[in-house]
Amino acid sequence: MDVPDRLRGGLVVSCQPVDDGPMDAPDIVAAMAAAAVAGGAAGLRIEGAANLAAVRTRVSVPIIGIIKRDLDDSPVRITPFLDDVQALASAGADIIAYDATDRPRPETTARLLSAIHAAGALAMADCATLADGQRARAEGAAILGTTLSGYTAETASDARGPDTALIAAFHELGGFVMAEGRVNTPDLAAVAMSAGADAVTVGTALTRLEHVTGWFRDAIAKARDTA
Ligand SMILES: CC(=O)N[C@H](C=O)[C@@H](O)[C@H](O)[C@H](O)COP(=O)(O)O
Repeated sequence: MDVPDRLRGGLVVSCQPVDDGPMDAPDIVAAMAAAAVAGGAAGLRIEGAANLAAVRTRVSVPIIGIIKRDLDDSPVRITPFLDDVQALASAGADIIAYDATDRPRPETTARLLSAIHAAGALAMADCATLADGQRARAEGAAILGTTLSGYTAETASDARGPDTALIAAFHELGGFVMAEGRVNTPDLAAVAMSAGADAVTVGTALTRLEHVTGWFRDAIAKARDTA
């Protein structure tokens, strides 16, 4: 079975702990990843070459690799450089995701895609809009993700669930559609699948313990204050 088929109809768990938090260490990320696979994850999304290498030794499911950077002169954060592609491929990524938005960037998406393919990996386009997906598909990305919808100046919103309209629009384009972003409950994962996703990625709700703890803390405090 090829890599997209191994993910099709399944859950991808994004194991990205809160930066510099107590869970932010390769052995902990690898343990989270192994636990996710034990729970039925079909694939993983891992940030950073060291984390990815640690995870690769523990699991055999497909891994989507990214490197996040905070750049001074570009809002692009996800896998902005050709060297990032090399590092992720060397660490064992099957799929490399990159920011596919049309924003000022240090490297063109076409060159990133060439580097991903030359390294023997598949490309996942992290998109914010339908236009991003159309461009990425024309350039040869194997997977279109809704990852960045809601997180660019053009799409910023306080929407709570996944962008079902973008999932449906990508489904119409054809190719493999990854619903990603704000899929915070099992019901929302089902909604994303019904909207046309081929697979669903869940991050925060499964692997950012600080955030999920805050959701419960706030709900309890609200109930207490209104009692
Ligand atoms: C916008 C951006 O930088 N998204 C990142 C991409 O890797 C991650 O911070 C998200 O956790 C991931 O996309 C999964 O989404 P959620 O955590 O909502 O399930």
